[in-house]
Amino acid sequence: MLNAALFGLELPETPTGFKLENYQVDYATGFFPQEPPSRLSGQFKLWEDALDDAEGKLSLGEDTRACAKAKRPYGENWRDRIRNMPLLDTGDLADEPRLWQRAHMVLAFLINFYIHSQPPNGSPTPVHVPECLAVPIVNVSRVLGIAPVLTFADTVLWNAKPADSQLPMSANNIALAHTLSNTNTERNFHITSAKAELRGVEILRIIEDYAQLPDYADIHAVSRTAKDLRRLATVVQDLTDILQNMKDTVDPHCFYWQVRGWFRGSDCGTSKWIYDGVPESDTLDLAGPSAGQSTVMHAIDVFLGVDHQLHEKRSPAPSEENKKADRGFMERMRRYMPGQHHAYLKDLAALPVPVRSLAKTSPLLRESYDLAVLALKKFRDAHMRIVCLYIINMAGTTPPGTPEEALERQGMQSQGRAKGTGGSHVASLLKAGRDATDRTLVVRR
Ligand code: HEM
Repeated sequence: MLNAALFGLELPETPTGFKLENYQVDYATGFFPQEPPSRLSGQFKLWEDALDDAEGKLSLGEDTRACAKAKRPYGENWRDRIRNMPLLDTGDLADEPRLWQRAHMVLAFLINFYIHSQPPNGSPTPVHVPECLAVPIVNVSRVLGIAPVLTFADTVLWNAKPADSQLPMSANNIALAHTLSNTNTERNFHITSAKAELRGVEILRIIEDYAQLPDYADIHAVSRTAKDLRRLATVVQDLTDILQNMKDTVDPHCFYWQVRGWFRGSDCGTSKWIYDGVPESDTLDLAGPSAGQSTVMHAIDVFLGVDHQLHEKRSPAPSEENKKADRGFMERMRRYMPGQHHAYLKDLAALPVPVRSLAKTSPLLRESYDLAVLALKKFRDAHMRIVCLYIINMAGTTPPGTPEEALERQGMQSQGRAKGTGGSHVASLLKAGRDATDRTLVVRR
């Protein structure tokens, strides 16, 4: 028997409460609901109808191709219809989490359709989200504990469903209910995230098993943890493969010019968003969706003890660029997760014996722990290459359409839509995350 003294650690009691089911997390589907949220009915069908009338029929406002411009009059009518919709009382939604999730998703899609189908007018004046969308999404978001804007939960967790409804959702059986751009590139982009999310469920189970260990320092527990850390490394390697394989189905040029514009939040364009009818709407969290909001990805970081905020003294010391990067990004992204999932991360961070502390003192764990950290660092290296391919490189390409159409679009791009569309901000953020992961290793090579 090993005991705490061998580790040089004071080991507190193991918690009993850290179970996935306490956080609305399913053992098979993870952060996906067991069943996809069902369509809203009654008076809320109005929102569903508006969504049906938007998909595939509206064009991205900044798209200057003739085929996109031909859709603009329809877009004007659609937005006019939205402005004239009644303000519905979300208190009338039945007390059923799936309906609230569906309401959030439908409203968030409507908001992005409403904002981004408007041709940019080149002025930095704020854009207004009508009260009939703004007020209900804020109310629904308060119940769900999530930001009142399109999030990873809307585009992936509540949007994915089994392609064959007779079979459970799996890597080979995923379809999407909704897209903004109506392109296969967008579908496959979200399906890639959904596949990673599903593969990540095994990691959630590994973490739960660790949290449930009756005695972290017992020899059997240590050898089990070592084995599980190796398993975790393999799953993270699979996530990297899923990420890299997206090159086969997600077209970079289409992604950059036809898809990404639909996702922008209030932090990216030239104009801030105002939520009409919502007091102090400038204090709301209104960034665009990102896989940086995936609770699975955060769970890996928290479990392994990656220090994104540079709170701890680790080697090698952070570079000047690391220090200047947005250290609060990952923490902020948690506000874009459903409240229960956010709570899961908070409790995970409070486990009495972080696996990194054990690995530092136990030669039995060190190698397998570092293997898991290295796998995560490789994931972040691969992710940086993906971002280079899909954003940084594409920023220098010619927009789609005839030379005249492309020129018109390029003119718009140069009017200051650059933040979040590539360049140094994103690169230094991702590099800082990769370097923080590297600093998590317990043995410096
Ligand atoms: C075309 C594919 C992708 C692009 C262009 C892309 C782009 C980005 C960008 C620009 C960020 C920086 C912050 C932000 O703006 O949200 C980010 C963050 C992040 N992305 Fe992606 N992403 C892609 C696919 C994925 C996939 C499939 C995953 C997960 C399997 C993923 C996981 C993450 C994570 C975890 C972060 C937070 C930062 C970090 O942990 O390093 N991304 N992504």
